[in-house]
Amino acid sequence: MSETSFRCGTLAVIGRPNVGKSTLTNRLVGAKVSITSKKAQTTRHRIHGILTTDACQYIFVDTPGFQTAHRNALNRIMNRSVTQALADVDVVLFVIEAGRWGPGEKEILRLLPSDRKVLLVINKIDRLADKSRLLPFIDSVSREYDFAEIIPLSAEKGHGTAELLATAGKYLPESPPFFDADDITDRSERFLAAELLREKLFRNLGEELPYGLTVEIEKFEEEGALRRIYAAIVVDREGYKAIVIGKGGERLKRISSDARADMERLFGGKVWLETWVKVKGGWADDERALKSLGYE
Ligand SMILES: Nc1nc2c(ncn2[C@@H]2O[C@H](COP(=O)(O)OP(=O)(O)OP(=O)(O)O)[C@@H](O)[C@H]2O)c(=O)[nH]1
Repeated sequence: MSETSFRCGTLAVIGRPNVGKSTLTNRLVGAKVSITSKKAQTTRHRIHGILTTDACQYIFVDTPGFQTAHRNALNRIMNRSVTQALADVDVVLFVIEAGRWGPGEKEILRLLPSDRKVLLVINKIDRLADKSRLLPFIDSVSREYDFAEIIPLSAEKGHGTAELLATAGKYLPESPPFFDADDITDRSERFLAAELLREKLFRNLGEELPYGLTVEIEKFEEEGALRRIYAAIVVDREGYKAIVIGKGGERLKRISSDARADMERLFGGKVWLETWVKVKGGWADDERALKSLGYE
């Protein structure tokens, strides 16, 4: 085959919670497909963000944050899905923060399949007060594992991300594209609507709702360019219901209207969004309930 053959393949984005995996995926794909938040642990699903250039189609798998601190059913499922995601991708992008290499990173090294190319992405280089520390840091992490490449960048500022794409593309197999060039994600709008609403909830509720909250889209109807979305916000304690709703319903109203604005931008049309709060006890500890909510 000639050097100009098209390449297409999958890339898993892994790393400790909060290192910037979602920010990076969004930056690379150029659209908001994966939610971000200052709170750790907001990504619970595998999400494929897809980028198609003249030479390559990159299919990104944004895995959940690797969790070691809380060992409930939800985290067992999340760690399992990290391992599953790694088993069937072409390239692993292991994201760390500039200047930080700790036990969490070492633990992730143990998950890495030995037959996969692993590119180490050093994110948040904009945060390094002393830039001269970068080279010694690269040198020290390069001794931790046989990384195919080490790429320093800032996902938030967009510095170095073009270089990452060019480098990662070289490791994808020669193949025609799997998806239409216009696809930004293979997730349904229904799923994306739930993600956008969940992001607003996380942002507005702060520390009050650690894991006991999720979103179920009960109905998703399309009438021409209008989408009617009926979303239940599921909490695991009665007490949380009032917190989500807020005084006089103000908080839920603000959350819903922010989520609706994002949905309209992403879907490119009017959205009518109805939200309400439902109590389902102990769901984070019940694998069966999790499966019924779409986590596998
Ligand atoms: N300064 C700086 N902040 C960044 C950069 N990339 C991400 N962040 C911030 O880091 C925080 C976490 O980013 P996320 O993208 O949500 O991290 P994540 O790894 O997907 O987190 P989980 O979903 O919890 O696994 C957010 O506040 C981002 O704005 C960067 O390049 N520079």
